[in-house]
Amino acid sequence: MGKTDLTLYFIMGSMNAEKPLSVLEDALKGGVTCFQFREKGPRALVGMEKRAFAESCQRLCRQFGVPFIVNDDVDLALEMDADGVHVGQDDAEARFAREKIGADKIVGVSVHTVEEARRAMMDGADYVGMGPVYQTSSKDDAKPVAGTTMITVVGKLFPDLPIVGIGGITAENADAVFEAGASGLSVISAIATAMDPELAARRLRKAALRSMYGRRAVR
Ligand SMILES: Cc1ncc(COP(=O)(O)OP(=O)(O)O)c(N)n1
Ligand SMILES: Cc1nc(C(=O)O)sc1CCOP(=O)(O)O
Ligand SMILES: [Mg+2]
Repeated sequence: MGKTDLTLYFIMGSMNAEKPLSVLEDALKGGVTCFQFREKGPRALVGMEKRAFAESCQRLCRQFGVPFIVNDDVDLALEMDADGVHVGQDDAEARFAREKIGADKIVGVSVHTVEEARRAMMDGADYVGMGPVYQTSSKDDAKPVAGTTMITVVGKLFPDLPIVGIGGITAENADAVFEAGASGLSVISAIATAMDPELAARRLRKAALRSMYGRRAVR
């Protein structure tokens, strides 16, 4: 395994739930293995409020020993001594993020093509996020649905580069993502908008582990 367990990678900002901190705590209890702080969009917190909310999320993650990764903002990740940063193709260059944040931290990069995956690897990415696998309503500027084909292609070409699938993933459709070669799945709404986020996380984790290790190994 790499620097972090990507099996169930939860992403959330304050706009994704009515009581986001309670959702995060429940998600952590339910077994998410990694968390990304993604505070963006029209209703996103800014300034001191954003920072205070980020610190509360980080505190919870620390209590559960789960890595706290900051989306987009390399400086915020540095200031907060976050465990890592996730950058997309329109954000800071991965090479720059790696240089700035240091070798011990986690750098994740969104990729959609073989060339982007190759570049991410050369730039020192610890994992790549690939999507949207299915239709998503959590990202306004999401690309067209990609399915799992490119995950398979990138996984075969770069077997040492962990991939997380993202976009519209649920416990019901997670299997295909692992079958394609992903090491983990990344979700917002499947946990953040669930009636019972802890149960939702538990089910997703179970679905993920069953895909990875087989039905008999995980009951
Ligand atoms: C794990 C993971 N994969 C992909 C993304 C998307 O990143 P990006 O394309 O930069 O889009 P935004 O999330 O910044 O809107 C991600 N955040 N996490
Ligand atoms: C943040 C993000 N990035 C995507 C990509 O395709 O790169 S899809 C997405 C949103 C994922 O949310 P949900 O699990 O609710 O579909
Ligand atoms: Mg981004």
